[in-house]
Order: sequence, then structure tokens, then C-alpha cells
Amino acid sequence: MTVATDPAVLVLEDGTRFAGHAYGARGRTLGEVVFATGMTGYQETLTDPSYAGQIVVMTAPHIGNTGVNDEDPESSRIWVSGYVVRDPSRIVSNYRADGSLDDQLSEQGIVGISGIDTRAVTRRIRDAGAMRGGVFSGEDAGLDADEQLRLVRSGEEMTGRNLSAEVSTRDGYVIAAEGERIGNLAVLDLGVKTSTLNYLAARGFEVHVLPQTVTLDEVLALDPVAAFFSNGPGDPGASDQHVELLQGILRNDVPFFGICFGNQLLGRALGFGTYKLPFGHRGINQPVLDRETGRIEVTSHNHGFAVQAELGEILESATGFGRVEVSHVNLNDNVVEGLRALDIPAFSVQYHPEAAAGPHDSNYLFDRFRDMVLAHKKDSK
Ligand SMILES: NC(=O)CC[C@H](N)C(=O)O
Repeated sequence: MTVATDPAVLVLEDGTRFAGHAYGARGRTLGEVVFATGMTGYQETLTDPSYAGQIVVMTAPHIGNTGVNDEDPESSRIWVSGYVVRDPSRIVSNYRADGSLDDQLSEQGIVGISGIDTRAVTRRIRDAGAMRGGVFSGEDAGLDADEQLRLVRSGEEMTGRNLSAEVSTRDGYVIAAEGERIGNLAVLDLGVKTSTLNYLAARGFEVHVLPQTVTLDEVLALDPVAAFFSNGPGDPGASDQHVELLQGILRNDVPFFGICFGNQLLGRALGFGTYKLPFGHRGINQPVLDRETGRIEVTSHNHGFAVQAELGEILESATGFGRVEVSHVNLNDNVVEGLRALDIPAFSVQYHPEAAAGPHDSNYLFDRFRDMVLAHKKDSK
């Protein structure tokens, strides 16, 4: 494979410019520039719908070594709006590979840039916070620098952005339960990852994946043993309709588990606020404390927002759902990483127990969910 040498530039909204080479599709793309620290798992990152609207900078310097395959994607396509790497691999070297990352980015129209000092970009974002940015290549690389900056600054801010409609399934579908069947699980697809669905089906749930427009009546018509809200892109503060849906689900005594965006929506449903982190957590090496067991897990993350809640004591839901506690905390920065309601069967985590890509330390949460649902089923008989 030859590595392209035609010019491209990454422009940040503060005016910083990083010159590099075109990678993937040529053209221009805009988005929020964020960095991801995983040393492995670029396919899982690229296909995670939560990255919609974001230009992802990989801090691992060498990307593309293992090419691409059909087994690792977390959804049907690449969702990042742009991709920034330092040193793309010149060869594809893996027995599972059936193509190169560069080609796949081109095929899917994803504008990337290589030859970038990704450490410098990361330090800039870490110091100044996530910013809007743009990648310009092909003819757009030749645009006037002022024009490029104007375009970047005309891009949408992530704060206030609702992206659920862009990533959610249009039609509902079902994944059959494996083993002993527990019952129907209503899954709100806000950008769900395939691994999550597989883990849920493997725990005995008949997984009904529902579009983000689903109504409470439609959810209840499934006679669900539980409900699940997925990860997803955008600002949880802009998802009022999903907060209301969740409140309806909780009021109907349906047990609930949420991941990432789903955790933020549980936070809001219980009456807490959400806020934007300076540069977020994205990677597969984030230490999280499970306060119930005292165990520390190394976990997979991808979030730029978080739930605002006191860590110290037992809290009271301002929306009438009783007592709540912060169940998990990030040990790097004390950000809330999980919530548990004490008076209703509901909990959620801000990180990714499906671990794609990433360590499997937190897989137990799917068991905890199954156990909670089975206990609730028994109690309500
Ligand atoms: N992975 C996710 O679900 C991300 C949730 C939300 N979009 C955030 O950035 O915080």
C-alpha cells in the first residue's frame, strides 16, 4: 500500500492549525475534536455510534496495522465525522483482515488526516477543552486559511445537540434470547453497540430493539420484564422526550438498566442535571471504583458529558423516585460513573460494560441486571 502525501490540514476553532496528509476520503468535514486513548480497537471506536458528530484523534501513534474485518464493527458503518492519526500502517497484517482501514474510510466517505502530531493536538484539547474543528483535504486543503476557520466556527457546538434521530434504527427488530428465557427486554436504541445487544441476549433477554421515537404505550405493549437505554451521541440535556419516556417506564415499575447516554438519562429522570466535561473520557483504560464491592475496574469509556450529583451521601430523587446513590466513581477525576436507585429497580453506568474494545472487568453488570430483573419478577408475582 502507498501512503498518500497530498496535503490536508486540521483546523481548531481557536485558530490552531496542524498540517498533515490526506487519509481516507478527500474533502472537508466538521465536528467536535476529541481524543481517544485506546491502544487497540480502532474498528470498535470508529463504528461506535456515540462518536457521531465528532472528529476523533487517536493518541496511539500507529493505526491500521490489523486492517479491517467483518467481526469487530459495533454497528453497520463508521460514525465519526473525521479521523486524525499520526502514522497509518503501510501494511495490513492480521489473519482476520479483509481490507485496509484507509480504503474503508474512503469507501464510507470519512475524511481523515495523517502525519499529525496527535500528542500536540491532545495536549491542546486537554488544556483548552474539546473544541469544534475541521479537516480539509483534496480541493478543500487549498481553501484560504481564514475561510477554513470561518467554516469551523460556523459548525455546530456539541452542547445542546440532539443526534438520536441520526443513529437510531428506523424500524424495530428482535434478537432472540439465548438459554433460559427471562422475557421481553425493551431496548431504546439511541446508538446502541452490537456487543451490548449480544450480551443482553446471552443473559436470556428477548431483545426488542426500538427506534428512539417509540412511545411509552408501545414499550408497555411488549409487556417487558425490563427496559434498557443505550449509549449514544449528543448532549443528554437535549433529550427531554427520552427523559419523559424513562420516567413513564419507571412509574410503571419496569426494572431499568442504562449505559452511558442511558445513565445520563436515568440521572435526568431522577432529577439530576448533566454537564459537559472539559475534554471527556474516551479510551479503554479508565479506573472506576464500584462503591458497593470496593473493587476497582479498568473500563472502556466514551463520554463528554456526565451526571451532576454529590458523591458523599444517599441522595433524594427530586422527581419522586426515592433514594439514589452514586454507585461508581472515576478514580482519575471523581466523575460520577454510575447511579443506583434504592427504592425502585433501576441502575446505570456511564461507561461501557460491553467492553468493545476494552477490558472485560465490568461484564458483571449484565449479570447484576439479570439478577435484579429476576428478583423483581419473583417479588411481583
Ligand atoms: N457513549 C455515550 O453514550 C456518550 C454519551 C454522550 N453523548 C456523551 O458524550 O457524554
